[in-house]
Amino acid sequence: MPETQPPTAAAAGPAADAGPAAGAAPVTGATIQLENLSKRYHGSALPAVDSVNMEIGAGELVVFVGPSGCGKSTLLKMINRLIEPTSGRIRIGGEDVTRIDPVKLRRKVGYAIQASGLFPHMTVGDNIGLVPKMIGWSKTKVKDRVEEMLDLVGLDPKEFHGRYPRQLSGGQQQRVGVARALAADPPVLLMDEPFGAVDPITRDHLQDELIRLQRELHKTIVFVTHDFDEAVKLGDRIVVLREQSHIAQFDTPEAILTNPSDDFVSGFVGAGAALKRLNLTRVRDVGIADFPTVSVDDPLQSIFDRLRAGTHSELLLLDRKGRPYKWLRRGDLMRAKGSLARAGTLVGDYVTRDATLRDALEAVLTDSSGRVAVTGRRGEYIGVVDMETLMNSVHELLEEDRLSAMEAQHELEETRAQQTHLAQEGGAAAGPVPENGAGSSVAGGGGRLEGK
Ligand SMILES: Nc1ncnc2c1ncn2[C@@H]1O[C@H](COP(=O)(O)OP(=O)(O)OP(=O)(O)O)[C@@H](O)[C@H]1O
Repeated sequence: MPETQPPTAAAAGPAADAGPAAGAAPVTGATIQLENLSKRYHGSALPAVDSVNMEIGAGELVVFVGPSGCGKSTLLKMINRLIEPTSGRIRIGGEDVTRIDPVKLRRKVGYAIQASGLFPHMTVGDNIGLVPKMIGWSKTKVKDRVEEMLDLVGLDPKEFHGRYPRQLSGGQQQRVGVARALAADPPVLLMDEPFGAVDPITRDHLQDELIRLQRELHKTIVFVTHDFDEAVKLGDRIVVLREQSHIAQFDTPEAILTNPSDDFVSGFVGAGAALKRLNLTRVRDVGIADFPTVSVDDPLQSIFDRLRAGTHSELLLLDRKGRPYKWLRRGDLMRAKGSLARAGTLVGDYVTRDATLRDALEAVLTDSSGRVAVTGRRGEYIGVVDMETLMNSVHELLEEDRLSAMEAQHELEETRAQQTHLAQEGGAAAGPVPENGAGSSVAGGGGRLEGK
């Protein structure tokens, strides 16, 4: 049985679909299929998870969200059989793993949890190398892998290899937790609120790191969170769960934001869908404008002449490495008295092309200039994004969402009409059409049609 498989049309979620990551790296994940999966805890009247059917495509990042106690963790832990199902079936990469040796199963499935779950008495290196060592890799191979993994999660192997978990910050511990989960190169990674215990800024960085990692690795990732914003930011698709893990909606973040299947999902999405939409778009996707720049090496007189020439009332001063340094206005230079040291306003904030529009908007709102500088990998100036561009982009995005929701609605109505017609003619093949996206049976991909 192959551990990995290429993306298929049926399995392909948005990660394996078109988009910036397409073609960038091979999909190394495997499909996950849950069939009538249930869990009733001993002594409980009702099952915690009630007959879930779900298919997650190879290379997809799917997020489970839902209210406390709805069974998210139970459902997740049944995938690697940390919790044994009461009934139903789990397939990974097509293989029925419901009854195989759970230890063997866990080699296919990495697992990262809140507060990292590292063994405190073991060094970072030993923690990461644990599973590869257990499955019989040679010492050299384990050592190389540990270094590779530390590098992958942005920690210097020389510095961190020999440290103990207590000598790391919360964010660094989480990174090591992810490195450990990926060490044996499993096709599937389960993440149970992995960033729940860190502060919001570190959390934001860890989320960005996960997006970058997934762009490189294309694993199949199932991620549990309480936080809908986190789900929107990370998920190729989101599963909104209600009590007993009944699936309220399984769809792309865009579709859930713009076309929630019912009041339960709308309540979960909450207010501010337009703002949440900003989390889904990156600065690279909007128009990055040119801005007139000058360098600290330019003679003061030439800078002055450019400002006086009048086409621009403002210039961006770059430092010797080409990084944004100061915004210069005409009046600033008048008061500069022969030195740039006293002139202009320091550039307070900047964003990269991978930043979300929400980050860009925040930066624009906090900068009195009404724009934000966009920088490259080494902090070098690329361009600027201003308030007007952001507002226009958001309007366009919302309009596109509205149109695709209308299209989906139209298709749904046509399918219904066709089926009614077939049923009236006694067409035996006509099956029922769902009323909305609710119900616990959802296969890969087709969620859009199930919107309201
Ligand atoms: N070991 C157990 N024995 C009995 N009942 C349990 C056990 N573990 C969980 N439950 C119950 O099963 C239900 C689902 O729990 P689970 O932890 O999966 O939910 P959750 O959605 O992950 O919750 P949270 O978001 O609060 O972590 C809850 O009602 C919980 O009380």
